[in-house]
Amino acid sequence: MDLQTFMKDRKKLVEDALFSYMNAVKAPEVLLESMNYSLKAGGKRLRPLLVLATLKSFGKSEELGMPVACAVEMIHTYSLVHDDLPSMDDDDFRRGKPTNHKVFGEAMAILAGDALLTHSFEVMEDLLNYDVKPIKVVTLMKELAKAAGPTGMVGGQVADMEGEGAQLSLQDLEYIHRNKTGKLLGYSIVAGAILGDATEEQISKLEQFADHLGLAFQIRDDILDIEGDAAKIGKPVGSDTLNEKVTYPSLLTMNGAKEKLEYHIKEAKRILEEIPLESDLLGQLCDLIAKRDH
Ligand SMILES: CC(C)=CCC/C(C)=C/COP(=O)(O)OP(=O)(O)O
Ligand SMILES: C=C(C)CCOP(=O)(O)OP(=O)(O)O
Repeated sequence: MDLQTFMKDRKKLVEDALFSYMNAVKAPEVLLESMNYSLKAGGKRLRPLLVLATLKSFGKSEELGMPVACAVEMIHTYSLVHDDLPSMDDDDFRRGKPTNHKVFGEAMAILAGDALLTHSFEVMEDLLNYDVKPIKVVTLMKELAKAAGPTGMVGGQVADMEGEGAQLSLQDLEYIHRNKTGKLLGYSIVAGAILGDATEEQISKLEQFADHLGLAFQIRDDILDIEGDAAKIGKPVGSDTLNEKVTYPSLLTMNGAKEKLEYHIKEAKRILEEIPLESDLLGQLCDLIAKRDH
């Protein structure tokens, strides 16, 4: 199947599902407005698409992946709302729009982020309505908590903050990116595989695949922060330099960063070839990530 068609169709399905989960929430109006503002601001919906593409690669109905796809996008959106706060990156634009705290104020942005995070676990419970066994639902929830929490994204964000202005090694930088960005991307793939009844061996290979994909995604992000077009990426370029962040180009030079990106994409595709899959969507996603302009 062609990736462009897949992404266009599924993006709409994911957004419909996301908004239908949100429409069912009874909460103070301003909180819902703030949560919806960031959820509806757009974004590539890459993590949900990874869940669905992996399920399809195992020949399973993608509908089954919708609760996980939406939960992951809610957690990703919360992380961006908090990442933009004055106490963190202090950014004014995200997804081409003023950041959440610029519109709703800092306190509401913090609470909207908290609400998106906690609500995501309630959304996961919907898996039971797709006849997923309770033990599998618990495993998927536990893995999500691990990927998003102190041993994953939050831990990576702390290492990122502590590394600002410091002299980091490539190993330090990889730790940050594996956790801050890689773990949630990896979870999206592994969750799709778990729902697709993948074997332990296939899951372990997909974890290695996701590791390379996550690092490649972040290297491209660092490159776009220098070479990207602000209108396309929906946020100003040069913020890493402004925040004195160590990046792949700053450590390895721009050419070195591009070589590293190529290496991780090549490795990801090599590992993918070792798993018999029913579609080439994940392989096509590698190419898309390597060349993305937003
Ligand atoms: C617990 C929290 C708040 C986690 C934030 C995770 C995350 C991936 C932030 C964006 O990273 P970035 O700052 O490298 O990207 P961008 O340039 O898009 O802000
Ligand atoms: C992890 C990073 C680098 C933050 C942005 O993630 P995305 O590039 O997936 O952001 P959206 O498309 O969801 O806005």
